[in-house]
Amino acid sequence: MSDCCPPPVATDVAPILEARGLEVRAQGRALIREVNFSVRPGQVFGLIGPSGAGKSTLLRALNRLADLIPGLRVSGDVRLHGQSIYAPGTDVNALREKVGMLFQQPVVFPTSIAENVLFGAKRLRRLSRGERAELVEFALTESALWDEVKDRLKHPATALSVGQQQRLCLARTLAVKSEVILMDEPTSALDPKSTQAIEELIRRLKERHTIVIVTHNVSQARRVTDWIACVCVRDGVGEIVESACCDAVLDNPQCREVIEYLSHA
Ligand SMILES: Nc1ncnc2c1ncn2[C@@H]1O[C@H](COP(=O)(O)OP(=O)(O)OP(=O)(O)O)[C@@H](O)[C@H]1O
Repeated sequence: MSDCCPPPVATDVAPILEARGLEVRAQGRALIREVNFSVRPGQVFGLIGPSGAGKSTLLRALNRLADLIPGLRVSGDVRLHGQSIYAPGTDVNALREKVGMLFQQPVVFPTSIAENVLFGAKRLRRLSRGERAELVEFALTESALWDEVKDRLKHPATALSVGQQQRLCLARTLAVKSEVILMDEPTSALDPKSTQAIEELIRRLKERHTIVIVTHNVSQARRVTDWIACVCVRDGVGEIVESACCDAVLDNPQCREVIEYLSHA
């Protein structure tokens, strides 16, 4: 692995999220193997690499969404604040609130804008009417959507544009105070203006949240990530072949596979 520039945050800060010897198998075949990394608080950690290399599979192992996919088996470990998320007795629903996720296509429920924001928060604890209103305003303001929707909070969320829906999904994770937000190509379905809005949010939110983002957009990786891991297929299995600060990987890649990937990206 390249180590030609210092990490963007001090290495004496304890990692918030770590993968250790992580492997995901399907029907006896390894899809990703020997994945090791540490993400420190406030970092934006980018996952890049060719299609089918295993980036989404890796992301889904970081909050146990992979458990919901029939046939996938995860081994090795993922630790949040040093605690294994695969330890027996882990409250998986609480874990998925702490480690939230945005997908390529926004997942919006067929209910109102406000109810979409409150979806996870209401499952965590009882909220008074005042607390609900406060939380909706807080989360929508944080996700830069408040001004656009404050007069129609009871309207169906499905009527929003796709870009607004993606910010609504972000508001939902912010309403449950997710510490880590996993993003799987969050702007691939968005127009340039909505993409810019999400990128601005990533830069702002990283002060209080840790973000792991899969992107195929190298310019986007340069704009928003601090640290990058490149996932490529070796001997038929996805692995992290190079990991370093963003500029080092993008400007001076060391591995043949990364050079090849970036030449076509
Ligand atoms: N449930 C599954 N069962 C079997 N194989 C799977 C399963 N999910 C993913 N795969 C395979 O695992 C490999 C990695 O897929 P994954 O979607 O993680 O790649 P990716 O790097 O995210 O691709 P892309 O950039 O195109 O989204 C692919 O070969 C895919 O077909």
